[in-house]
Amino acid sequence: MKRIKTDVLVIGAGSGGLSVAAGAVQMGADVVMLEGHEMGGDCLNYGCVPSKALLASAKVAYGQRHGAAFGVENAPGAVDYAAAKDHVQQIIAKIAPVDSKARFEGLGVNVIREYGRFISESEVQAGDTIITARRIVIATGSSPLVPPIKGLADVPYETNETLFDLRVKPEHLLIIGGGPIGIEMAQAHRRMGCEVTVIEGDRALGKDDPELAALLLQSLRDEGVVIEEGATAAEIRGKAGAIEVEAGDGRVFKGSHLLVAVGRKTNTERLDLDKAGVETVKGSIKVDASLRSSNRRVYAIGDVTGGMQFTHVAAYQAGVILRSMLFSLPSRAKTRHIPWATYTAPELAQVGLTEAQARDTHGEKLEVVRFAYDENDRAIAERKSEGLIKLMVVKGRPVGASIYGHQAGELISLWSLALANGLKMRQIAAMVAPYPSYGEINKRAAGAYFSPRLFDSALVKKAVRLVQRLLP
Ligand SMILES: Cc1cc2nc3c(=O)[nH]c(=O)nc-3n(C[C@H](O)[C@H](O)[C@H](O)COP(=O)(O)OP(=O)(O)OC[C@H]3O[C@@H](n4cnc5c(N)ncnc54)[C@H](O)[C@@H]3O)c2cc1C
Ligand SMILES: NC(=O)c1ccc[n+]([C@@H]2O[C@H](COP(=O)([O-])OP(=O)(O)OC[C@H]3O[C@@H](n4cnc5c(N)ncnc54)[C@H](O)[C@@H]3O)[C@@H](O)[C@H]2O)c1
Repeated sequence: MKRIKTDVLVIGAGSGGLSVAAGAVQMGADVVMLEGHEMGGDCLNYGCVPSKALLASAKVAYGQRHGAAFGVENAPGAVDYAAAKDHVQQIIAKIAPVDSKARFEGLGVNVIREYGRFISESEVQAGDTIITARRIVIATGSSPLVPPIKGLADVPYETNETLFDLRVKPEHLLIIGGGPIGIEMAQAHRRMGCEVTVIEGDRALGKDDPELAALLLQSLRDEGVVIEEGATAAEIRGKAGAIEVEAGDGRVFKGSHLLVAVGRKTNTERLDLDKAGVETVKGSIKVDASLRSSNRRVYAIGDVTGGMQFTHVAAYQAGVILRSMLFSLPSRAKTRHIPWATYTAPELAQVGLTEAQARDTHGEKLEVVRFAYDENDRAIAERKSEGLIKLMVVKGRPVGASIYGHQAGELISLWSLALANGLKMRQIAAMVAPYPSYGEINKRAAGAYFSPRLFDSALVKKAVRLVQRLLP
């Protein structure tokens, strides 16, 4: 058995682990990083990157079929599904070097391609190596949850770990789960020429603002995606090419393929957490505000903590723990400025409180400002004028933003900045956005907060009249 001593041991080379390792080593720490499977984790190999690449293929196919309004002849937009999957793999391969063992070794990280498991409070075994570390970071991510639905184990099904390898186009894709995975993959497959039925037990996109989620769901239904809500999958029957999903209320959905997208389970089972005294809550590693576990040497970040499960959250949390691990400075993770987006067309994005949450928290003090995309000239010019931004404002400061429309995932960043820094609406309104840009939507929405104060105020009108009379 080999023995290594290090300052920082990172378990898992996905979005969170890679960010910690890169930051720690470049600031002078000795770093060992373990990865039992693919460098880059879920995001690169089975998550964000392949899903956005497939959506890009779908967008191109859709664009070909809908050129006429722009004066470009409609084309069949015929899709070679296997070639689209080649495109997905090419995109993964293009990004992979950034997350690779070679790059991290180049930075000075000792990368060991083995699964790690605790053997004591400060030691982890990975293959034939025992690593003793001052600080240990668990960044082992999550895997698709496959619930014990009757019959599921006896039929072929896809998860996000297999879908991007499927090369034969599904004739009719059944998707259990109307969360972001289900909805993004529903639009991608519909636009690539598949029949698609989403079977959602509750409300699809249930974490988003219901008004804006409903607009997106209607738009997907208009494209031909069948979305059945309040339909909990209770039994599954059939064989390859002919699958049936029966909902608890007796509704039966038939298709050729099945995607299970009903949430995640954390990757903790290989870690032997009990040997390290690291506690879990409902399977997720229990952490305090500084992302420390019940063992003070051990931090946990990313999906394995069971909070907001996004790549940018894992990366943000990496920054939070670097401050405390390397400099022993106090550092707390916050969530109120963390945005998310669903990358359908149009997109749906959220940061801070939704309208309902803001009303619960702030009651009568809440003002909701709305601005529609159809007043934005760029959106009109590009026929992308379906969309709406809602701002939740309390005493002149935004507490949340919800956006549905083209580039909502880009526009939301400004509101994350505002929430992160406690900016006032006045400061946002002071920004100038170039004309004609989608960015003007943010500026106009901020302006809409002031319009009634300026244009409907008797006091303002009186003041203007007075000043005008006094002017030479
Ligand atoms: C289909 C899909 C689409 C998504 N799209 C988006 C998106 O558009 N935007 C977004 O922000 N997020 C998206 N996500 C979520 C995002 O992928 C995750 O939030 C992110 O990858 C979490 O990072 P992580 O570091 O916690 O885990 P991961 O990136 O999963 O990395 C964990 C790593 O740890 C390794 N590991 C596990 N156990 C051990 C062990 N014992 N020893 C050593 N190594 C171990 C695993 O092999 C893995 O490589 C998507 C997810 C899916 C499934
Ligand atoms: N664009 C993005 O940022 C993006 C994209 C995809 C995934 N993700 C991340 O991955 C995570 C997992 O995504 P997800 O969509 O799998 O999970 P999710 O938890 O967000 O949604 C799962 C959905 O499945 C439903 N469901 C559960 N059991 C069911 C059953 N038996 N029958 C019918 N419906 C059932 C739930 O009601 C829920 O709406 C997300 O929470 C998100 O953090 C992010």
